[in-house]
Parts: sequence; C-alpha cells; structure tokens
Amino acid sequence: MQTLTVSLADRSYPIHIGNGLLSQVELILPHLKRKQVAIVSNTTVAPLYMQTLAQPLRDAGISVIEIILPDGEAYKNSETLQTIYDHLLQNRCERNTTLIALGGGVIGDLTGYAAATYLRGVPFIQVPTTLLSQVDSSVGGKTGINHPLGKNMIGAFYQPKLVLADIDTLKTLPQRELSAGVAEVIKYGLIRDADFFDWLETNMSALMALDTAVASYAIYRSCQNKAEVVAVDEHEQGERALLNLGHTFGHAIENAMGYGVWLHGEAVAAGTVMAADLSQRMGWLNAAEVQRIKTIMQAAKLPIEAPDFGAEEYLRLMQLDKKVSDGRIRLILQQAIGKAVITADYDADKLQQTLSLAA
Ligand SMILES: NC(=O)c1ccc[n+]([C@@H]2O[C@H](COP(=O)([O-])OP(=O)(O)OC[C@H]3O[C@@H](n4cnc5c(N)ncnc54)[C@H](O)[C@@H]3O)[C@@H](O)[C@H]2O)c1
Ligand SMILES: O=C(O)C(=O)C[C@@H](O)[C@H](O)[C@H](O)COP(=O)(O)O
Ligand SMILES: [Zn+2]
Repeated sequence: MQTLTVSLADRSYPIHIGNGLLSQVELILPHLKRKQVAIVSNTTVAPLYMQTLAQPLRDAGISVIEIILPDGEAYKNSETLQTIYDHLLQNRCERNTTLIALGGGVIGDLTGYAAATYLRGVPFIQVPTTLLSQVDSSVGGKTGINHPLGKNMIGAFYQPKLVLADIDTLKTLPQRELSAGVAEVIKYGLIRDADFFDWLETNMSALMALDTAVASYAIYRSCQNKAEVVAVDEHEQGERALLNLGHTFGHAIENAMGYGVWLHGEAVAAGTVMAADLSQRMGWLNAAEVQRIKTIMQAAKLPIEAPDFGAEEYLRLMQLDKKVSDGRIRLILQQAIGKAVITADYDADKLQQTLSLAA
C-alpha cells in the first residue's frame, strides 16, 4: 500500500492506494467519531463490493446503514440527493455519523455534497471504485450535483477524512469506463507533468490492460499531482483551475448530449483536443504536439472529435462555466505539453473556428 497526504492544515487527510483495501477495516476505524456509518453506493457497485466493505465494519462493532441509489450521471441531481437525506433522517443519523461513498465519481460527488449539507456537515470518506474516481474525483473536495442547465452547478468544497483507493475494484470496470478515467490521468501530464506524459505514451497499453505496477504508479502519480495543486489552491482561486483542462468544452458536450450519453472522461478527452486545437491556432502549440495529444487519446480508446451541435450552442453552454469572469469565458489552454495556463486572452474568432470544426 502507498499513502499520500492532501495537506490542508487541520483538514489534511490520507489517500491510501493498494490492493485489497476494501476489507482493511483498521484503515477506516481511526477516522470514525461514532460507531455508525452510512455507506452510499449504487445498484451496480453495491452487489459487487458493498459486503466486502460493510461486513468487516459490522464485525468490528460498527452499525452500517446501506443506501443504494440508481446508477448513472442522469441521477446526479437534487432528487437523488433528497433520497440520501431521507435515508439519513429515517435512520436517525447524527452529526458524528460518517458517510462513506462507495462507487465512482457520481456517488462520490453526491455523497460528498450530502455530507457537506446534512445537519450542516458530517464527516465523510471516499472509497472510489472507478479509475476516474481514484485519480481525480475522490481527491480535493469538490462535491455537488448537476442542474438541468449545467454540470456541477450546485455544490460545495468539502474535504473527506480519508480516501481509500482499492485497485482490485478496477478489475470489474468496463473498458469504456476505464478509458474515461485515463482521460483525467492524461490531463495531469498535459497541465503540469511532462515526464508523466512521456511515461504514459510508453505505458498506455499496459495501463489499459491494468498491469498492476503500471496502474498503481499511474494512480499514485495522478493523486500526487492533484494533491499538490489542491494543497496550494483549495478553492480554485488560481492554479486549481488548470485541473479543468478540456472541461469547459467537455461540460458543454455532456449537457448538450444529455447527462450520461457521453461519459465525463470522454467529453473531457474531446474537449482537451479542442483546447489543443485552439492553442495551436494561437501559436502556442505546434502541429506535432497536437498530434501527440490526439495519438495518446486514441491509444486510450477515447474520442478526439467532439459532437457538432453548432458553435453558437457551444458558446451558450460554455458561458455557464464556473470560470466565467465578467461575462468572459476563461479557458485552460496549452503552452507546451506539461504547461497549461488559464486565460481569457485568446482570439474569439479562433475559438469560433475551433468550435465550428466539431464533427
Ligand atoms: N469532484 C471532482 O473533483 C470530480 C472530478 C472528476 C469527475 N467528477 C465527476 O465524476 C463523475 C464521473 O465519475 P466516474 O467516471 O467514476 O463515473 P460513474 O460514477 O458514473 O461510474 C462509472 C460507471 O461504472 C460503474 N462502476 C463503478 N465502479 C465500478 C466497478 N469497480 N466495477 C464495475 N462497475 C463500476 C458505475 O456504477 C457507473 O455505471 C462525473 O459526474 C464527473 O462530473 C468529479
Ligand atoms: O478538482 C478539480 O478542481 C477539477 O476541476 C477536477 C475535474 O476533473 C472535475 O471534473 C471537476 O468536477 C470539475 O469541476 P467544475 O468546477 O468545473 O464543475
Ligand atoms: Zn473532470
């Protein structure tokens, strides 16, 4: 097992990464304030992993409430959130009851937001079971739900007490979901870690095959990058926005296509290629660098062409992005592989050209 720390003063927490962690109750017990937990999962993950996590807790004398939600991005909404509150209230969960998110990013974001708001805040633990959630969403404390008009529009920054990433759970993950997670792994290489990008180019087929050493290293290095960024800019006043590479385009795709039609990671991949295209138009990336970005996405079986629903509709949706400032869309663009910037200083006509080229 490897351990990293997200350093946030008295809210610092460990990320444990390794095999067979779900049943290692001794990793969880020190973080519980009360002998009661509510595990939130979904109809896909619960049959696979609920009892592996819940039984050792029960054996250790912990009362375990199971909350099982419908599966899918389309359920990351206020109605599902209400269902979580209903269960917590019906079971008389208290301020010191810990919520445990067992699942991918949808479960993590929903559970984290429920924890941030139930009784004005209860402790929570992330047990991510997708590659995407192990490398990104379980770390850093962004929690929330979608609104029909925009992605993640309602939420809170609220840090977990612990992240437990059990690599064994990835064995049951469908390939399409694995690819979606790789999109966020590639992101770290592109925004701040050129050596990692080089390493990913060499090791992509082993990562896609979930070679243990390669997958462990990719998850560790991704979490290390994310933890470093979050530690210096928890509330996205500056550098943290780099973690949004491809997301202004990607969130527009997710919303326009209907939540869940394009997976988050797929939309981020196509959005990252759009950001690279605009960066090239601005003279910041050369053609060879853009080709490297497309090639690595294709090696991960990710889309490199965005859907065409019209430049005007892209712009309308992108105006809803949380990074918009004084009405101006701010984008994460590349100055090199391994170096990204947040900027409103791009040519609007060139953005229009990038958007018009969507497939
Ligand atoms: N909070 C953040 O910082 C952050 C970061 C990135 C993404 N996100 C959010 O995360 C969500 C995407 O997360 P995701 O890609 O994990 O999607 P997801 O949570 O929908 O999980 C993907 C699918 O895999 C299933 N699944 C999960 N674990 C499994 C396993 N071990 N075996 C078999 N099936 C399994 C799920 O039930 C689901 O059907 C989006 O809503 C995105 O906005 C949040
Ligand atoms: O942690 C962050 O910061 C990120 O931006 C990570 C992203 O991968 C993630 O998709 C996040 O939920 C997007 O945040 P949003 O603020 O653009 O909704
Ligand atoms: Zn993301």
